[in-house]
Amino acid sequence: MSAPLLSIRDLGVAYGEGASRRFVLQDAGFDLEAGHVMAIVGESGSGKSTLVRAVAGLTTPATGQISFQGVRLPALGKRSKAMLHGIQMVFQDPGASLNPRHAIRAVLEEPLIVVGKLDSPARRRRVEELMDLVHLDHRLLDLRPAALSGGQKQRVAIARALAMEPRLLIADEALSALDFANQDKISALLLELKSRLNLAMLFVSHDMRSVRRMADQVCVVQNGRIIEQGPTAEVLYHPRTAYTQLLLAAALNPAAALADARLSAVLEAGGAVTDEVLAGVMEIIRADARMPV
Ligand SMILES: Nc1ncnc2c1ncn2[C@@H]1O[C@H](COP(=O)(O)OP(=O)(O)OP(=O)(O)O)[C@@H](O)[C@H]1O
Repeated sequence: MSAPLLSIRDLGVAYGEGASRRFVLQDAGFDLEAGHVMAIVGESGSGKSTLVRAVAGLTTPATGQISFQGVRLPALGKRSKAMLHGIQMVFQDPGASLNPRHAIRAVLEEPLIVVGKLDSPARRRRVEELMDLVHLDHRLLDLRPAALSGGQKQRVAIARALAMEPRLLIADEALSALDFANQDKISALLLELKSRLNLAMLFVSHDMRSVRRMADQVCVVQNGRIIEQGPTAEVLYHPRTAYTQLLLAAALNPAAALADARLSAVLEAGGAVTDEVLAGVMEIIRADARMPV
């Protein structure tokens, strides 16, 4: 069998120096096949972004290894062009990730100039192709990002990432800043691109609805460790851990959202999610279930 597109083993990331050095990700490992979507879910501060930023080379791991297309990835500065181009990222806030002074045409042309393979007319055609891929009207090319809606801006951010012809797209909360209708449209677009371009994705999300829709696999992160992973249906419908059950419950009802907030507060205060904390949180949910409606 051929090697997976992305393979992560024993990955650990630490922040801080000396006595304040702290591992925020430990022993993380999984494989992702070409054309597959892996959702990364977990509480705020659990280490989801740290994990995907390490894959993108934006954070240097303290331990472990990341292999991409069968080759072990070095630190960012030592990555080949093919490695850099092969992994692209889309962030939460499309407004902040697009240069406000540039028209959309320049935003999309910039990565093509960096790659340096195409002359000016070919770049023009490629920019239009990229707009077609994300279903945006060519007339938007002459506008600046501020003139676009949130959904349109996120489409441009996706098109810019696709300019490098990546094999892996990392979407870190890429739907979170969008309204409900746009979340659906952009997740539909990502799914279309996945099958059209055989694109693999790491999809970081708080939203179980889009996870269910988008992901082939789910990986659950708690306190910097992957505590559960498997096919989406298995993890979402037969969660093995109380933590995953809570995450799912939090997505479904407001009392659980309260419990979710309680957990976040514990984590933000530097505490650990012990069985005792979980029991307290489950009590909030049970109490809510006993309330007359
Ligand atoms: N550059 C940094 N320096 C020090 N600590 C950091 C840094 N980046 C993240 N952390 C800490 O690492 C932990 C994991 O953060 P991370 O952003 O990966 O979590 P997350 O699950 O993506 O959270 P969210 O869902 O809120 O984005 C947190 O405790 C965070 O405060």
